[in-house]
Amino acid sequence: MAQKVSQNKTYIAVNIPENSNKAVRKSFWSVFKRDASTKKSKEAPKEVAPATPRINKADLARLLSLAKPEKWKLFGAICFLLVSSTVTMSIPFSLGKVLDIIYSSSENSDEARAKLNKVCGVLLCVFVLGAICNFGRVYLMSVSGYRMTQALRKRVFSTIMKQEQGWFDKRSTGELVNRLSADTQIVGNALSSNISDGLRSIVMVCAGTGMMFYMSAELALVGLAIVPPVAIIAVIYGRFLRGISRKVQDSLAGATSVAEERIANIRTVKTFSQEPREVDSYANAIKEVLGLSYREAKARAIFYGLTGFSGHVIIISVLYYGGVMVSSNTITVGNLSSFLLYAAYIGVSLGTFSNFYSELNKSIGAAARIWEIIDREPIIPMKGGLVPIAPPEGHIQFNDIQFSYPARDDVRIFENFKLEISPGKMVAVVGPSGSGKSTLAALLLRLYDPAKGQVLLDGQDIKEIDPSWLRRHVGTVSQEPVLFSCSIRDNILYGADDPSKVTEDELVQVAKEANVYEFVQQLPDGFDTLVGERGVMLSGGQKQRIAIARALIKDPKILLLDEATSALDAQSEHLVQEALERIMKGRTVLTIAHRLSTIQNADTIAVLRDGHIVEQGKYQDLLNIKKGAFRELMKHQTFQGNIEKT
Ligand SMILES: Nc1ncnc2c1ncn2[C@@H]1O[C@H](COP(=O)(O)OP(=O)(O)OP(=O)(O)O)[C@@H](O)[C@H]1O
Repeated sequence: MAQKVSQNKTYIAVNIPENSNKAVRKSFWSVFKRDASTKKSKEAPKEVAPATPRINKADLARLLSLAKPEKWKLFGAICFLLVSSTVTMSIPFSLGKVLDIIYSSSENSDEARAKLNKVCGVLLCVFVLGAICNFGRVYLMSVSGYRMTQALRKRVFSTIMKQEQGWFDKRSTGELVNRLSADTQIVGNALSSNISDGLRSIVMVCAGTGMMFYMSAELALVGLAIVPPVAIIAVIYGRFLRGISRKVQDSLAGATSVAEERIANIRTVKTFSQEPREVDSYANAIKEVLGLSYREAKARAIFYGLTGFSGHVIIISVLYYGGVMVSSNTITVGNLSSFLLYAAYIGVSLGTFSNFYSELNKSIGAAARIWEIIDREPIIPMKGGLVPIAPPEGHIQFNDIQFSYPARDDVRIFENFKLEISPGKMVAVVGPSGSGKSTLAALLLRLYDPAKGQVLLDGQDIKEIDPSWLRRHVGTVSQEPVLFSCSIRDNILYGADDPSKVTEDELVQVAKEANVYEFVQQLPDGFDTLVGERGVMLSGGQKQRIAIARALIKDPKILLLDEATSALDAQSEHLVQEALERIMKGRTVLTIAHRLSTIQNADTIAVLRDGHIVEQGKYQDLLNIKKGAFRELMKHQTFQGNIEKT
């Protein structure tokens, strides 16, 4: 074991001779620490079934658990709510008192005036207090709502990021974006503003009912007779709404996917002049949403109409029966007026409560979609496993690999596939389109796990190694590298473990090696030039060279070059190729190539057909095989023309 200093980095270098036996290798790997949170790859977890349209205690408890971090703010808001509701509920009672004072004024007007002044003065103070409390309630509830939505979004996004590639293959970006934005918003609203309004209406209904019974139990029973049937209708409506709201959100997610994909690929849409067709396909997608929304609107309208009507029924029955009671002197005019106002408040509160109830149902549907994501354990963890203390040697073996993509598990890509790449060597994989070349790169990066067999790195199954450590040591440059909409500097540093530790000199050095430095210097903002979304402001070759620099910045031991030069013109290809040749030195390289220039110097060329290696050897040796697969391939692919030259 020796200490090695390279580009300002210090490693504990553990050298294992190539011919070391298994026992030595085992002891080498045994010095690696197993992370406490080690998670081996698991069987595919069962996807959580869509939520059944029924509120159960567990759903509700889980939904409310999201409010836990905001408990003090919510507690404050509830205190304000109780005070402001008490203030509101004191109005009818006070009004009744004022009316009775006015009615009694004929006996002693001065005394009545003094009482009136006093009552109105007290009422004014109480109303000011009510206004302050309302402000506090609305402010605290809204702030908690925003914070809960934000925390939920963060949690959903971090769970999405943790999922393995196969999970994403089966989902559309639009669907995930919809869950992240719309569903979280619905849940956040339900837990704040809606709950606030709901609680307020519950308090008002309870207090109002209490006051009505206090004033006249007989009249209260008459007025509230309509409440039980309305409650039953509310429960039925709630169930219907949950079902329909899930359908609306799902079809909205579908429509978002359509828009998202078209906007992301606007260049292709424009190239084929397909804007009108895309407008139509989006219009069709939202038409479905509209159809479902109509059904939701109908149900909502019927329900609101009904609750509104029941409120009025309460008022009219109180007015009628109360009128009879006043005429028989069993209740005063003031008390009847108070009673009527309480009845009106209850009517209004029932309306607000029904709104709260429907939003709560909607949010339980939205929360169910969010739990589906949050509860999912990725099959391939983000972190965890063996963390070697030294960089890998770069010995790669694909051992009897059997593999199908999760999104199309009926199609076998590899069956008993074998390939070995010795440390520091370059293996080029060539073959017809769809033969599985890029899949090899994906398996090596452990974006997918094979169903059978192993990918070994320095003799160790990569399933046992921490995936983030593995990917740190594998640099990738693909045919169409994706850059992020930030500066060139940030795009290159994206490849670094800790961008803050990369010095300007290191950045310049990497940029020079990747043939980036020259063109960056000609840009007015240099490394700080913004590249636009997915690097749209750069040419294909420039993007590729930045991608090379991005792969190089982490000084990887293994390089994966996936058709890195096939989309470029001769000049760009030359610059990219030159950079690639420079960086390949001293590294294990797996290149998936279409061009002669990339593979001529390969130590081995493997010819892939339908997931099997049909020929393997040096360039010239393969070329000499008459009617060989490589020769055939050369004739029919991009290599054409080169064969005559060689
Ligand atoms: N994410 C995926 N989900 C399902 N099937 C996939 C996926 N990616 C690739 N495939 C299928 O796997 C097979 C091998 O694909 P792969 O990309 O490895 O081929 P390739 O040899 O690299 O092709 P090309 O030279 O055209 O890039 C193809 O039939 C392809 O349709």
